[in-house]
Amino acid sequence: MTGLAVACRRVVHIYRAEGGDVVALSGVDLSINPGEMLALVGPSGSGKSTLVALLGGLMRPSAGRVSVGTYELGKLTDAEISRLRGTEIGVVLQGAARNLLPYATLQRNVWLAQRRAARAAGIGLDDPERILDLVGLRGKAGARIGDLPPGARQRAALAVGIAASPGLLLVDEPTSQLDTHGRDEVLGALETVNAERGTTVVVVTHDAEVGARLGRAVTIRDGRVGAEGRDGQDFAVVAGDGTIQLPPEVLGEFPPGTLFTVDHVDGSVTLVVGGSQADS
Ligand SMILES: Nc1ncnc2c1ncn2[C@@H]1O[C@H](COP(=O)(O)OP(=O)(O)OP(=O)(O)O)[C@@H](O)[C@H]1O
Repeated sequence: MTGLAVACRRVVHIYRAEGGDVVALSGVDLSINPGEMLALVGPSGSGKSTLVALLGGLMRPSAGRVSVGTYELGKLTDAEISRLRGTEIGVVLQGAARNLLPYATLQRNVWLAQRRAARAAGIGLDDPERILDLVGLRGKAGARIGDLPPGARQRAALAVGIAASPGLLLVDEPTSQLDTHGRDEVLGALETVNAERGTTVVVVTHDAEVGARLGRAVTIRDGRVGAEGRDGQDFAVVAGDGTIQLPPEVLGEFPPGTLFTVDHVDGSVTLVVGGSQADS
């Protein structure tokens, strides 16, 4: 399967908790092209994992629209979402162990994920050896998961995530427990999957370097898209409600109430700081 596009429009997610409601996402607008690689970065509690859970159909948004390929996830039944996950959407949860059977071999882990997908969708599946090859685990089919070192275990979790050749691969914090070498191997595996299959890849990470390496890093801040970095350049982002999210490093230069004039010059639009703050 080739890569799937992703679109979020004004996505809100509220957790109903005992101590009161928690607004985890408060209006996320985000478009991802088929075959793109993207990192979701941002401070702890900003809403990254919640967003990925919505993209994977693990939860439904409280409001707004989430689409993957031609599917609007909010309109699907639980059974349809469950079929989609594990076939067209691969989800790799935070912590490799949560995705794997520790006493089984790597090959059996991949085979089980494939069997689930084949039952759900009746699709033809890749040779497991080919999948292990993609994540740099060629020749390790017979190894027990518990015997693999941490970096290889994380790549084993990726192998399970891509077992059914999904068009969208969602990976939560794949490098957080790894040293630099392990991190490079995991990122290399993701890049190979993306290059060879065209899979759209979304990675949640605390590590800004991971964001830089993937080329596109979307910052989630207070439950919204905060700003975006592409190929080393920072961009401000216009949200669906017309607010502009500035990169954090320049945010301090524009206190709330800062006025901009909007100038139209030679067919382009320029925002010019008005030089004074709004009177309060
Ligand atoms: N099941 C839950 N019930 C109630 N509140 C939750 C639940 N899960 C997350 N939250 C809250 O939602 C907000 C966003 O959490 P989320 O885990 O999506 O953030 P995150 O950016 O992924 O954080 P981290 O990087 O620490 O994993 C936080 O305030 C968190 O405490």
